[in-house]
Amino acid sequence: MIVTLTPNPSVDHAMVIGSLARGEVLRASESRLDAGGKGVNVSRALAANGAATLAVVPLGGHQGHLLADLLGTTGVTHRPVTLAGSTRMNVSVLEPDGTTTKLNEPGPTLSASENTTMIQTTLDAAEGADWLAVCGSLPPGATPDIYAALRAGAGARGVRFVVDSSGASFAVAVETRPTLIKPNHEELAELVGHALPTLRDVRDAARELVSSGIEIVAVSLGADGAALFTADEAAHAHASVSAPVSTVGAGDCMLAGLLHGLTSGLSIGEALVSGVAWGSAAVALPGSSVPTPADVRTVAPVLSAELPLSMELGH
Ligand SMILES: Nc1ncnc2c1ncn2[C@@H]1O[C@H](COP(=O)(O)OP(=O)(O)O)[C@@H](O)[C@H]1O
Ligand SMILES: O=P(O)(O)OC[C@H]1O[C@](O)(COP(=O)(O)O)[C@@H](O)[C@@H]1O
Repeated sequence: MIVTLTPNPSVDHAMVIGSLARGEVLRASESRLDAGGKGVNVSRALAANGAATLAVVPLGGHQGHLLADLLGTTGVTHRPVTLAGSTRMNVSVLEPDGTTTKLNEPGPTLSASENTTMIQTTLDAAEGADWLAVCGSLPPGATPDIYAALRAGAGARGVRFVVDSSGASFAVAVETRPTLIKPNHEELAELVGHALPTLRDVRDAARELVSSGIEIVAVSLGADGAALFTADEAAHAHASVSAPVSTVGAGDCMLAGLLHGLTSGLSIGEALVSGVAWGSAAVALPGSSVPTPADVRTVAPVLSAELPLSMELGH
């Protein structure tokens, strides 16, 4: 069982337009709503692939009800934490060449007692789980010290702890030494404080984090695939997608596929291939859609025989 906490979930509103132009009236040719937020997406991808998951989601206001309704259609069981404030809506604008522009709201302000309830609800939900994944940004009022409480609670219950976030709160979360972290290329560069132009630089940065006490560092690299590092193993895999539609949620699907692989007893390399297959399959789908097993089967990930260390990233 993989339990997720999304401290700042969202209703994801995706719109397809011809091309983005500042200051213009832009008419969307398509529009869709999905239950969103990073942990919610991890749970949605797991549920779509028949894996056991439970999502803890703070919810409030009309958009909280809407998010609960959207979640209800996905087969994800969720535990709500009721908020006085309103759940946010994040907008993504998709252009025909696959470019995705995201506009993320800050989210509702959590009170001290809502924070405490969120932590306790999560730890109760995580009882007996294989993994607790805490994913996405923190809303105003949720201070990064929630990671230490969640990390300690997960450890006391023998539950492996995963964090995927960004910015200053990710740096604080990393200090709690999660079992696994899943930065993307840019987030890893921010964590170590310098640019990482090649896979060799990514490896060195990831190994720096592994030597600080994080068991597994998985780095998603967009179209360049993903790489995974432990103290004594390293792997890289990628898959090409001929017509990318939306990258929203791709990183979350990649993390879901990886955790599913690890929970199913796959090797590090095979679990990474599973992550890349789920992530790349998501890119070929609209909005924040998550792939089904049939979608995943359309992707052919390649596990590199040797780490292509001189590979230049982001081209
Ligand atoms: N253009 C693309 N072509 C093929 N696969 C992609 C592409 N963009 C993303 N992916 C897949 O999705 C995963 C997550 O994407 P990435 O952009 O790194 O994550 P995040 O959404 O966290 O920024 C990648 O590891 C890769 O497997
Ligand atoms: O919590 P944040 O960082 O604002 O991100 C939330 C947004 O990211 C998503 O989880 C998608 O994440 P990725 O595109 O990074 O995989 C959306 O569903 C959501 O709107």
